[in-house]
Amino acid sequence: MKAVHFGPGNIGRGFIGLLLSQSGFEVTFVVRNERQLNMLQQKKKYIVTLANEDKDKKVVSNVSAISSQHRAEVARAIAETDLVTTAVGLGALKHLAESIAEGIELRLRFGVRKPLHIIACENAMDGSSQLRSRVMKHLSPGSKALAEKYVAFPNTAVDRIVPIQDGSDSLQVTVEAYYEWVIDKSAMLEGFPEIKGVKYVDQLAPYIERKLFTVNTGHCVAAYHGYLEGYETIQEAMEDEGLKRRVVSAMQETGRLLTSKYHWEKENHSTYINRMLDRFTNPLLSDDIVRVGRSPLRKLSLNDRLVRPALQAHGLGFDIPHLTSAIAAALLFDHKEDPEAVSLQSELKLRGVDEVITQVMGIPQKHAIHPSIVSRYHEMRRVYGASLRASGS
Ligand SMILES: NC(=O)c1ccc[n+]([C@@H]2O[C@H](COP(=O)([O-])OP(=O)(O)OC[C@H]3O[C@@H](n4cnc5c(N)ncnc54)[C@H](O)[C@@H]3O)[C@@H](O)[C@H]2O)c1
Ligand SMILES: O=P(O)(O)OC[C@@H](O)[C@@H](O)[C@H](O)[C@H](O)CO
Repeated sequence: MKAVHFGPGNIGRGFIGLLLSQSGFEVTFVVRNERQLNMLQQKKKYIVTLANEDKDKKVVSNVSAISSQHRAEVARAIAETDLVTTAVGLGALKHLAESIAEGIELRLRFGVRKPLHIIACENAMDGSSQLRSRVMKHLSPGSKALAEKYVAFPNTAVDRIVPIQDGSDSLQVTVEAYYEWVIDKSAMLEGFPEIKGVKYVDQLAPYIERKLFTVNTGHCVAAYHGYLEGYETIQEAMEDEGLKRRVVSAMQETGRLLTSKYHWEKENHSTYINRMLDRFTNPLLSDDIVRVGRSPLRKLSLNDRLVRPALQAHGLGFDIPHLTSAIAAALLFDHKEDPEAVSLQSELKLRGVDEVITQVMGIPQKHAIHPSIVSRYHEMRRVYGASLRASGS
């Protein structure tokens, strides 16, 4: 069994590559970073360390690597593989589409008619579907018809906290012990080789929403408030009892939405929230606030972890003061090394907060939560104004 994985970054090596290799897949990484490419090509293996008491180590061996610039080689690998996975960041999927389409074209030209599954392991409601629409645009009409039959793009939810790594070995990766990988079985073709440790479900929505609107909502609430308070890591921020309460309250607001929408037992969901909080406070990991808050434009978009649950909860008549506060805090994320934060701050200066809320979040001015966000934003600017780190806005 073969797998081609785009992006041997933290989650690519520390989660997807590891589980695929443990299931007997020969993994070929498609690599953009030259140093990582050379190291993977030389060593053909790397180590994953679990952030548990024993610091258990797993060796991922039998891996190979090709440069993302060598398009012919990438196409050949896709032509011969059973599975393609990605973990490059949602915004980078557009850069992979043409390469993947070339691989599908070549595969079909070689007469390969076995199923190919393409799974975008990004934090989004429908990462694989988004990739599918981009890939399909690059296929010829004949290949498109065949791809409908032989190529599937099941959506997925991937959960494992993998912080930015330090140390001299750029392949070694330390990950939390916890993980959950769920794939939408209803979008899969027959004969898919099973990945050990993956949960296959008929309906992904409850799983992906539970993950995105609990783990990722809570995580970014900690990051955006933590950033304003001057903390460097999520672990540090979560030691601040007042901040932790804001995180828990935001997770309770999304929890009220989820339990009502999916008719879950409230107690089970509270247990889930508490388990997630333990992950954020894991003393064996150190996770940078600016990693968790990265790409605020994506995180503030209509279908992501803040705005989507806020709108849905509001639609059901629930109060969402902590979600609106977190959205306002996200608007103040001005980390100058984050291109989206820089662009967000310049949009705010140029167009003003009303226009940004309308354009970036898709929340029109007449919507009831729009003025709540605006007033929380102005209030927070007054409170944190002097300490805002980069924009001086
Ligand atoms: N780190 C986590 O805790 C975590 C957990 C679950 C999901 N995710 C998701 O996984 C994805 C990756 O996150 P990460 O934390 O591993 O980030 P990362 O920056 O460590 O890894 C991204 C990798 O993608 C590579 N890349 C980018 N564009 C590429 C291209 N065009 N071709 C080939 N490679 C390319 C980068 O070089 C890098 O190696 C994101 O969508 C993230 O939301 C991350
Ligand atoms: O990767 P992002 O930018 O979508 O979100 C940052 C973190 O919340 C995220 O990477 C989590 O660590 C991860 O989703 C846990 O499974």
